[in-house]
Amino acid sequence: MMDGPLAENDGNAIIASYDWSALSAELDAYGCAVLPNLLDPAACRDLASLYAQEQGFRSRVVMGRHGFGRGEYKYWAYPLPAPVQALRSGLYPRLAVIANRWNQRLGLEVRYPGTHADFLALCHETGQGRPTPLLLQYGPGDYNCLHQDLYGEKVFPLQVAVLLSEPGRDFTGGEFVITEQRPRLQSRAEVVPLRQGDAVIFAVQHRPVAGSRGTYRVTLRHGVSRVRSGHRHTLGIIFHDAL
Ligand SMILES: O=C(O)CCC(=O)C(=O)O
Ligand SMILES: [Fe+2]
Repeated sequence: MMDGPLAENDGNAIIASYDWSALSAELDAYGCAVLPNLLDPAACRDLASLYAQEQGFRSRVVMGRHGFGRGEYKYWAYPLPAPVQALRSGLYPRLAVIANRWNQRLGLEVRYPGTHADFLALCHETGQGRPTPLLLQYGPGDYNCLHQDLYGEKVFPLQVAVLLSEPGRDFTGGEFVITEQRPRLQSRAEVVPLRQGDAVIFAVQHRPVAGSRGTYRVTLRHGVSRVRSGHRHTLGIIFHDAL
């Protein structure tokens, strides 16, 4: 459907060009990390423009109808657009290394396979067969309540969101926000500054934190603050499929 700048191989080269040990350290320390310029402006525009099409999506969600916030999103159908498929399968192996290390630190037995195809096969075996990558669209006054993207018992613990619009030009407000709830302590918020094409990697639900008495687990949620003006589009890449 789209063979633009991010065909499968180019995607892998871009992904390989990041300093993954620095990104891993950042994810360990903060639960989120930014990949600057993952998509170029043309790829961002192409993907955002797909929102207006009927074709290629399996469902549309109007957030206000469910108490999720205000704004809307659409889940892609399989086969995913080429750039989305390339990012999902290309980012997964890097993130699986981190996810496995986190599970080891948390004393969890689950380990994630090295390829996304193998992980999806496990999802599909448990009935989680519907694609979860999504395109979100916000207008003035829209926002996304703090949430976790869980779609069944199979959960891949990291996910990615790519900002497709340019802050200050296409929209104002609409900051990406993460909160971290520590056991018996007050929550910590993190606002992630993103430019068009930047991606944020973040923990879906939990992550390990080193404390004075060993490793403990914090609970994360993410959302988007109110868009003050203009329009904002995001590509969401979730690695587990949905029931
Ligand atoms: O629009 C955003 O930046 C956040 C979207 C989101 O909730 C997600 O990608 O899971
Ligand atoms: Fe989300």
